[in-house]
Amino acid sequence: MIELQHVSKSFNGSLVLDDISLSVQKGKTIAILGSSGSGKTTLLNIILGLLQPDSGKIICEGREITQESMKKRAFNIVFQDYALFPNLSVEKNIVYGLRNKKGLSTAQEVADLINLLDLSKHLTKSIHQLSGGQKQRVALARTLVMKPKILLLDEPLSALDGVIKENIKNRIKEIVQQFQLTTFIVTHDPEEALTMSDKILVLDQGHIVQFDTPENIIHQPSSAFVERFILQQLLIKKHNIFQLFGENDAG
Ligand SMILES: Nc1ncnc2c1ncn2[C@@H]1O[C@H](COP(=O)(O)OP(=O)(O)OP(=O)(O)O)[C@@H](O)[C@H]1O
Repeated sequence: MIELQHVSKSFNGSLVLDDISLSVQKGKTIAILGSSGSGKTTLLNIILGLLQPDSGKIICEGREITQESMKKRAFNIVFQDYALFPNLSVEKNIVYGLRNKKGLSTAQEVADLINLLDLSKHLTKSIHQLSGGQKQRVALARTLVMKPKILLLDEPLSALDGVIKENIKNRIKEIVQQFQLTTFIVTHDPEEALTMSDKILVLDQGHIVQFDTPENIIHQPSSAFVERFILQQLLIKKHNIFQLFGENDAG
């Protein structure tokens, strides 16, 4: 279990995260949802250990880790731009983190991951020869070979659309389940949050406005903000699709 207790963070005197407290059970997926500038990436970076909170504590499996370095925490992040090494092949990118940690994942485990993410036929390619979705899968494979205790994903699907997006969504869900990974996914897309997570943390200007299951967020939004931010975006999407087919979406 990972727990945040009263975590706050300011930049240049302005409060970006205000008294964030939450706890997450092992193996659960949490979507961090909010509009641009609401503090999502800052929260992710604090969990990762890339940023220190000004106040508050982070507890992981009963131990306080607030001051612990990013390396010691051994959580792992897939950045929005994937941060792959352009001069290395797909295969070398995937095993890069293992060079100083031999035995962390066996050759068989690496091969299984490559299969699971359907990357076998791309192993010798260089990064610039890949599509967005393929890069995303390489970034995921590279992260997962390190067997992170916690998986952090920053807008993992933002560069993808249509069928590829659904495909990657399903793969992420499959892997998270198979490895029982505690996962935080940053997104500003309500649909992504609702379909990928066990619980959604809705942030507005650094405050938690609701931390609840997708079902409760839909049926019992805690405030007008949640209703506006989530339900209206979904209704607009639905309306646009119905209009496209010349149908009435009333009811
Ligand atoms: N290193 C920094 N120095 C100063 N201000 C920062 C820094 N990082 C973030 N901020 C500010 O903190 C606020 C929250 O930023 P953050 O990146 O966490 O938001 P976000 O919800 O992830 O936004 P987006 O969806 O646009 O990525 C913003 O107002 C941003 O300008």
